[in-house]
Amino acid sequence: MSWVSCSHALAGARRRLEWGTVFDDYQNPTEVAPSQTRTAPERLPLKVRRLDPGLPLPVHARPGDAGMDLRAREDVVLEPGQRALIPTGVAIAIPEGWAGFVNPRSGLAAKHGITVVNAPGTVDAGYRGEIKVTLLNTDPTQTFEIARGDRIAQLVVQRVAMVEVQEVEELDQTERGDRGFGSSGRD
Ligand SMILES: O=c1ccn([C@H]2C[C@H](O)[C@@H](COP(=O)(O)OP(=O)(O)OP(=O)(O)O)O2)c(=O)[nH]1
Repeated sequence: MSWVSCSHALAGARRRLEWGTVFDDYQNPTEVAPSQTRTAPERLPLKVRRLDPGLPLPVHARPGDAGMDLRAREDVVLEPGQRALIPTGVAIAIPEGWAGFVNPRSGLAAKHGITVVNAPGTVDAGYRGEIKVTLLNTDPTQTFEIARGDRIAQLVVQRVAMVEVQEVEELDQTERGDRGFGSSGRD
């Protein structure tokens, strides 16, 4: 290798180190700015049982999406202010140390006022029943119709700590202390 090609190779290697590398679709390397540097995401195998084979599996629609869409197993009509417990046709086995969180979809919320009453609904690692979504129509006038197969919410799977509670007489001092509930003002 000549000195010129050697110095080019070194410069390229240094640039790659400085700029970091991400993987589009986890396969094609793409250079990005340092502020965007990240490593490939942790992969978590998740066993899913389809209780309704006519509905697709919940999957991340695009690389980088946090949630997997949950679909309605039944047609439902939500009158203004009405809520319903909607079956999704899937049961899952989340590994211990993780949990699923049923979150609203922002498009349904912004356009139609549709939210999840208990957002985020918590799906425990030990739960093997059908995942259900408690959807609420917050719109004061518009009825919202859900058809079987519609995407109604999204499931985000996250790590959770198994906490060991230790009772104490005093807690350590912090800058915030017991101030909360708007104590820092509005702006
Ligand atoms: O939006 C949700 C929330 C919960 N669940 C399922 C999974 C979860 O593991 C189980 C119990 O949920 P949670 O602990 O929130 O219910 P609870 O009202 O405290 O009932 P339980 O006494 O059964 O724990 O119900 C859903 O399918 N969707």
